[in-house]
Amino acid sequence: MFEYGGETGIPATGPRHLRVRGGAVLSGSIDVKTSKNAGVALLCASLLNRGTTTLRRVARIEEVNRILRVLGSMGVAYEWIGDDGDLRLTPPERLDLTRIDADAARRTRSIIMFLGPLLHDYAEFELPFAGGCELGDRTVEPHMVALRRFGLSVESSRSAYRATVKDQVDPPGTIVLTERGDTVTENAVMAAARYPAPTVIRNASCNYMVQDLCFFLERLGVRIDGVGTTTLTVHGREDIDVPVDYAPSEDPIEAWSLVSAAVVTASEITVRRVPIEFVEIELALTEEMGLVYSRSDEYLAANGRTRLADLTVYPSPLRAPMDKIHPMPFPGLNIDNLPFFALIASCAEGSTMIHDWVYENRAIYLTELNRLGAKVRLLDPHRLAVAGPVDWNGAEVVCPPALRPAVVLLLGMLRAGGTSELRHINVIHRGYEQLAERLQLLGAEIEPF
Ligand SMILES: CC(=O)N[C@H]1[C@@H](OP(=O)(O)OP(=O)(O)OC[C@H]2O[C@@H](n3ccc(=O)[nH]c3=O)[C@H](O)[C@@H]2O)O[C@H](CO)[C@@H](O)[C@@H]1O
Ligand SMILES: C=C(OP(=O)(O)O)C(=O)O
Repeated sequence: MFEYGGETGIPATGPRHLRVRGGAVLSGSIDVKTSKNAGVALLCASLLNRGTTTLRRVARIEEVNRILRVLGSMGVAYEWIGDDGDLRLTPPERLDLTRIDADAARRTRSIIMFLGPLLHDYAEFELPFAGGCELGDRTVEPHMVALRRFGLSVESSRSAYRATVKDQVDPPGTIVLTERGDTVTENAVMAAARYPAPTVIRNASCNYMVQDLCFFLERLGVRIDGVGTTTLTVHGREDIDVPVDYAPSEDPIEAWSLVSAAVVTASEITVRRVPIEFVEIELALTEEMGLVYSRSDEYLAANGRTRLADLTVYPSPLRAPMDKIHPMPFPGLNIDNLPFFALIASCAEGSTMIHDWVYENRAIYLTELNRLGAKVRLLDPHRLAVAGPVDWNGAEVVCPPALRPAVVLLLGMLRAGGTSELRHINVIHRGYEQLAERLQLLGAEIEPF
């Protein structure tokens, strides 16, 4: 059995391991929670605002807790209000950047999104190195290239980024991002949000979390043209002091995880509140593979902007697609949804090629499905050949240190005959709120221990 470091410590919330009795058919309905990735972006964006920020129905997950711990250590007062995940953040007059909780900061890559907001008010500061899942090296260079235009320069030591901000800079004008990344786009948008002249950001990500961030900034009085496209024009405001109330949208990755749960267990379930625009390609592709589903009329998320629908998925015989499956920046098959296709392909007749060009070290974790009887062959670090259908069997598996592959294993166990154990599931708590408990409500036989 693999022994992984990093993410496999004692979880701060929830159980450590899961025992799964596979084979149960699921039924009923389940609501999708709001997204991890918009949640963390909005927590970082709250630093732009001198007023109180209230965020509604924030997912109560470890990634959010880690950023909150960091914000708290810098002097931001926060409180959860009620039982629905509403969160109120009140910044201090001045942040204390010398007291940052380095342990919490090093566990999340999202800490990198403090750079954009902080550069406005702090001429020199240090941030602990950004961590997170072990997916292979992930560059921060595009962030540095973009933020340099706002006067930021960063020296990296072994454990921290040392940031210095120039006093006078020429207006950034037009910035062309060197990668169409989500967090780099968010960092550039947040830097531009308090720059008192328009900034044009090209090759911007138009993914769901970027859109949620833009909608939030609009509530703060920052006009942004081109939301949903790859060119954003941000009309910044030098000072933002607005009591704001915002509800981020639902998580397309959790939505697709739940659709995948229905597919792998050959069950009929209704996944409610699916941000439909952001799983459209996943749906079209799986429909080509034979998936039968129906969808409700569309309605709006609480942010008033994102389109939602309820999806009912029916048990369907699947066949492998003709072409390889690969992700793309939005609009494309979502990079974080790709791992679920190893599971879906294992349920389909024939051989499916999956090409994970994005991460240097993620595809390999999906070969762990073989412990459950799957036939996943790693052709090289980025390509998998998945043969199906599979005679699933129970097994004991340690969660890999990567969120989505860990959830893929859990979902495979729901189908596998006999009893399985999934160990050290804290990596799942990083991105999913009470996933095991919510699957239980659909009839899954999962016992936390
Ligand atoms: C908090 C958050 O929002 N995290 C998401 C964000 O991370 P984040 O924005 O941090 O993603 P990265 O910048 O690490 O990009 C992921 C990988 O894709 C590569 N890359 C990305 C864009 C591009 O145009 N070309 C390219 O090669 C990067 O070099 C990197 O190796 O985006 C990732 C890709 O959608 C998602 O998996 C993460 O869930
Ligand atoms: C890779 C992911 O996220 P992060 O950027 O938080 O590591 C993910 O959500 O699958």
